[in-house]
This record gives sequence, C-alpha cells and structure tokens, in this order.
Amino acid sequence: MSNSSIIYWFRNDLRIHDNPALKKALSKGSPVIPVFIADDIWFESSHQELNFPRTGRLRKQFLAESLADLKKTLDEYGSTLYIFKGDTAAILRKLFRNTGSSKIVAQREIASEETTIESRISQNIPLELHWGSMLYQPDQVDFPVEKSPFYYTKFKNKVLNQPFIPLPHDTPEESELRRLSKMSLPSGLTELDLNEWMKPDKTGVFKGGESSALERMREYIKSGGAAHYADTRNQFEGINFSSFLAPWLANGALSPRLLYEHLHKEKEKHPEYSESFNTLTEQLIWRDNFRFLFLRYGNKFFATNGLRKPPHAMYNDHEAFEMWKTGKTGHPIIDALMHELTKTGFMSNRGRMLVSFYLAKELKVNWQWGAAWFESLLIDYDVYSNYGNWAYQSGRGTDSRVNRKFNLETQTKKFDPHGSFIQKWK
Ligand SMILES: Cc1cc2nc3c(=O)[nH]c(=O)nc-3n(C[C@H](O)[C@H](O)[C@H](O)COP(=O)(O)OP(=O)(O)OC[C@H]3O[C@@H](n4cnc5c(N)ncnc54)[C@H](O)[C@@H]3O)c2cc1C
Repeated sequence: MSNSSIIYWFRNDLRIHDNPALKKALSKGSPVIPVFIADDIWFESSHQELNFPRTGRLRKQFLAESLADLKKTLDEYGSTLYIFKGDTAAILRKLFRNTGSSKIVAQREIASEETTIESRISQNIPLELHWGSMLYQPDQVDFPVEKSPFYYTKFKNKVLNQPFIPLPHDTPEESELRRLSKMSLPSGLTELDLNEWMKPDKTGVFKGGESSALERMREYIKSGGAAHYADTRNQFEGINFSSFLAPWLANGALSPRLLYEHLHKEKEKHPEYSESFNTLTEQLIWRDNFRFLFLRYGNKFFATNGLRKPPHAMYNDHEAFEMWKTGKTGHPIIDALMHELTKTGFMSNRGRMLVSFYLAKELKVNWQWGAAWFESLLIDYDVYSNYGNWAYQSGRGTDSRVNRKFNLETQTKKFDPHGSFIQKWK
C-alpha cells in the first residue's frame, strides 16, 4: 500500500456502478482524486468547411447534468469531482506534479483523438488504462481483435458463443469509495462552472447522470417497454418504443453490463417475451461491434471512402446539406425527423437510418458532413456508433448490401401511418 495519491481521470465512464477502471484505482489502497477534463478539441469547429461546433448546446447540457450528478455522489463520499476545460494532457501533467501522485488511472478508449491524448500523457506519467464500456471486452473474448468479424451477424454469433456471461462485477465497495479524496487546486487552473452549460430553456427530454440512467432503466423494464421491444423498436414516437438509454450509455453513466443483467433477469422471469429481450441485447452487441471494428480499422472510419470502395461519388454540396440539416428537403418525413433532432438532440434509430440514407445516397452529399452534424447535436453521440452507422448507411461500412435503399413513402406509411409524427415536427 502506498500513501501517494492516484488521479482518477473520468472519461466516458461517468458512473460509480460497474466501473472497472475506478474499481482498480480504488483497490490499490491509496487516496484517489477524481478529475474530469472537457478537452478544447471538443469545442472546435466541426469540419474545415462547416460552420458549427462539434459539441452543440444540448450535448453540453446533457454532459453538464451528468457531471453535476456524479459530483453530487462524490461529494457524499467526502470527495468531489474536479472539472476543468482545456488541454487534457497538459492539465493532467500539472495535477500529477502538484499532487505528487503515483499514477493516473482511467478507462481505455479506442478512437484516435482519445488514444493520442493517452499517448501524450503516458510519455512522462504512469497511465493505467482498463476496458469498461463494452459488454464483451477485447481482453475477455477468446479471439484476437484483428480476427474480429467484419459483418455484424458473424460478430454477434461469435460473442454470444463466448464461455462467459457479461455481468457487472466491478462496483466499488462502500469502504473503497471512502478513499475518494480532495486536493488543493494548483494555481493557474480554473475549474469549469457547469452552470455555463445549463440552460433553463432546455427542450431536450432527458436529464444526464447516473441517477437518471438507473431510474430510466428500471422504469423502462417495469413498464413493460423492454418486453415489447421487438414489436415497437422501429417506431418514431412515444416514450417506450425503445429504451432511450443511449445518452447514458454513450457517456458511461450506465454500464451496458448492468443493463444486460437486468434484461437477463427479466427474461428468466418472463420467457414468453424472450424475443424482445434478445433483440434489445443484440443492440448492445451492435454497440460492441463498432468498437471492435474501430480497434481493427481505426482511422479508416474517418476517411472519405470509409472501409470499402464506395458505391457512388459524393459531393460537397453546401446547398443540399443546408436543406437537409434544417429540415427543408420537401420530404415530410425527413424534414420532421431533422426538426426533432434540432429541438431535442435525439432521433429514433429508424429515423437515423432514413435521414442518413437520404443524405448520403439520394442527395449524394458528403456522408462525413452528416456524421459531423449528428456529432454536434445528438445527446447520445458516441464516436464509434455514430461513424460506424454513418459508414454503414452510406455504403462505406459493413452493410453487405452497399446499394441498399429505402422508399420514403413506404417507410412513412409503415412507421407513421396516421401522420402524427410528421404533424408534430413539421
Ligand atoms: C446514422 C446513425 C448514427 C447513429 N449515431 C449514434 C450515436 O452517435 N450514438 C449512439 O449511441 N447510437 C447511434 N446510432 C444507433 C442508434 O440509432 C441509437 O443507439 C438508438 O437510436 C438510441 O435509442 P435507444 O437508446 O432507444 O436504443 P435502443 O433501440 O433501445 O437500443 C439499446 C441500446 O443499444 C445500442 N444501439 C442500438 N442500436 C444501435 C446501433 N445501430 N448501433 C450501435 N448501437 C446501437 C444503444 O446504445 C442503445 O441505447 C446511430 C444510428 C444511425 C443509423
């Protein structure tokens, strides 16, 4: 046991429950100082040619709520959450020196921006990283990442055949949480005031934070929503047609393994609804699938051609992009969906499939611009799921039918038969 402290760097793991990296940090017997840093790059302009920020207002607010909730929990344990904005590596270096800490511990990430920051830190500071955002972690499965299947169905079959069930087992004990501690702020560093990001005129429907995540998960299962998921998941409207848990899963306020455990238990109680519980679990496997694909293909997900030879050319057509972005295409369903996104920071999965298909395959506009707009607005923005799905829908990812198309009229009749969704968001 050492007396020097450890810095715990919260990233997309804004929770206490089932948090493998936090559990490891706390198990070492040292005082642990919890820190979060909103990196400057998150607030840059999205793309050289696009004039909107990478992190839009609703995303900022959801993040602020998530951090406020975590801070409240940590305060209850006699500690707090130190929240900064700036250059992550530089801030962590300064904190490390000032606190005389022995190491920094954090959750491992995969995309290049995140791993570049990790490399900068680890150049001169011991940085210990642990997997924590997936159901099936790369160090647990019995196949190497480079052999991870390209197509989803093969990946799903492979992970479902693993000789373990991905249950949560990394929640820190009460006594361990008492090791969370405080520090005196070094000069030259200013904490971020979360109130700056909290807007009273919020139109988004979700509140960030672990407490709301757990509440929503229990409520969704209790109300029978999860039991009927297979029948309702393609709808556009309502509060229980899908779980709406993505925003909390994305910033780690909810562990996918905890959700899995709850669904698993419910399935044992109600085997008659197995299809729904299995289908919902499979969505979490999609989520893992994109993370494994990022491990295998890395920056190809950010390249113009994505992972494969593209089915057709695309254009940097500002006018068409603006029409799509602002919901002025003249297609009622596309326009309604885009208005919903701007107002709430959320859109159903079916909706996302339609608008991404329309931008990339009908308007033939640069799919990366669409992904950038989603990045700015979606409160559940997750680099792996966003770029993975955009590549898929634009025929540049892992869809086996790269020329797949949707008929917007048929889709509207099927999923908005009474036109109520279009009416609501027109
Ligand atoms: C173009 C496009 C962009 C997308 N961008 C994102 C994104 O940035 N962040 C994000 O979390 N999801 C993204 N998705 C996936 C999906 O649309 C959302 O996860 C889902 O709509 C969120 O609603 P829910 O929580 O009710 O999902 P549910 O249907 O209840 O599913 C449960 C969970 O499974 C995961 N999931 C579901 N579908 C997918 C999928 N296709 N890919 C990966 N994970 C999935 C999510 O974590 C979700 O919360 C995108 C889909 C498309 C087509």
